[in-house]
Amino acid sequence: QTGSANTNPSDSADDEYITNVSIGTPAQVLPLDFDTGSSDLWVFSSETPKSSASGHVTYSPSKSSTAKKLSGASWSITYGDHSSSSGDVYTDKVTVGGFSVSSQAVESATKVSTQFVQDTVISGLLGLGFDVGNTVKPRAQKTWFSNAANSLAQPLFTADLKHQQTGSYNFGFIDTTLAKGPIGYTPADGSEGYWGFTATGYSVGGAKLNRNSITGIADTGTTLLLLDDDVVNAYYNNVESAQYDDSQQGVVFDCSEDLPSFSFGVGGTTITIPGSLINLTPVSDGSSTCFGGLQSSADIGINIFGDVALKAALVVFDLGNERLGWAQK
Ligand SMILES: CN(C)c1ccc(C(=O)NN)cc1
Repeated sequence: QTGSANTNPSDSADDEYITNVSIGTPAQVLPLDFDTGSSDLWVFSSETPKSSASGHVTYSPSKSSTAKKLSGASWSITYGDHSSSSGDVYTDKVTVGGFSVSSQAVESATKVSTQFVQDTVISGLLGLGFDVGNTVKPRAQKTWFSNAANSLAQPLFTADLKHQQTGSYNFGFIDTTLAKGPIGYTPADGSEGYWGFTATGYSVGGAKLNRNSITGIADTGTTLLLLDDDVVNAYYNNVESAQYDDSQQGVVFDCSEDLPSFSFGVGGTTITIPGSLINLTPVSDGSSTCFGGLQSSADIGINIFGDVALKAALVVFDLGNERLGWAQK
């Protein structure tokens, strides 16, 4: 068996990607942010304070004949950007891309931070990280993918995120026609709950790859490519108008700049992010100053290959073989 779901950028800056998920009986369809950087499936619900839930599609377990309260269970999560949410837990039928898990832990939010309240285009997150990262207590729950894996044709999923176009999350199969180059595989480290891996080197503007390895995570739930300062500086030294903008908390440059590409080596292949994908968006509507898609990871303590990097590739999250596959597209 397999599943295939379309995913769409939330706005003109490709800030996040929205995928519809069916929960309960009859189906309640919620737009969720699929997140390989976390391991909780949580939703805005009938239990979320009305003032916080305003503008969001919500899940009502009381309206689902297949919903069951998971007695005594609670959850609480904080993300890298300091956003957070918490609540209690139900189990219910959850269908993604036509594939159903009959008893999936659906974490109902009784509290959500401002960033989530304001982000009305999504109704929660569907974690695609490793189960060890799940925050439900007293007993951690499995992710939707973990529950599905044994029934899928292959225990893997792929992410095909695109700039300002519809992409896909495929479960149980690899559609190699989505790629232009070969798939390079490298071991994945799931010990922290993330999809950790090591890139063997990098280069700017089509130069030869160096051998400075970069260890980080493949995170569909993070917008940017966040790397060490020495890499960020090596890149923006090639961008004449680049400067750090305190108010924007990042590197900005003239939108008219012709940005160099950024390449990294992984699994014996090279992934090249075209400069156009690194010119993310004007700092404000109509501004001629643009915000960079490559920024520093210094304040986070972990390198994050977020959507800016993922948009250049077809990425295979292979749980069965504990490996990540990257193919140029
Ligand atoms: C506030 N929102 C929508 C967030 C969504 C995802 C994340 C994240 O760090 N995912 N790996 C943080 C915040």
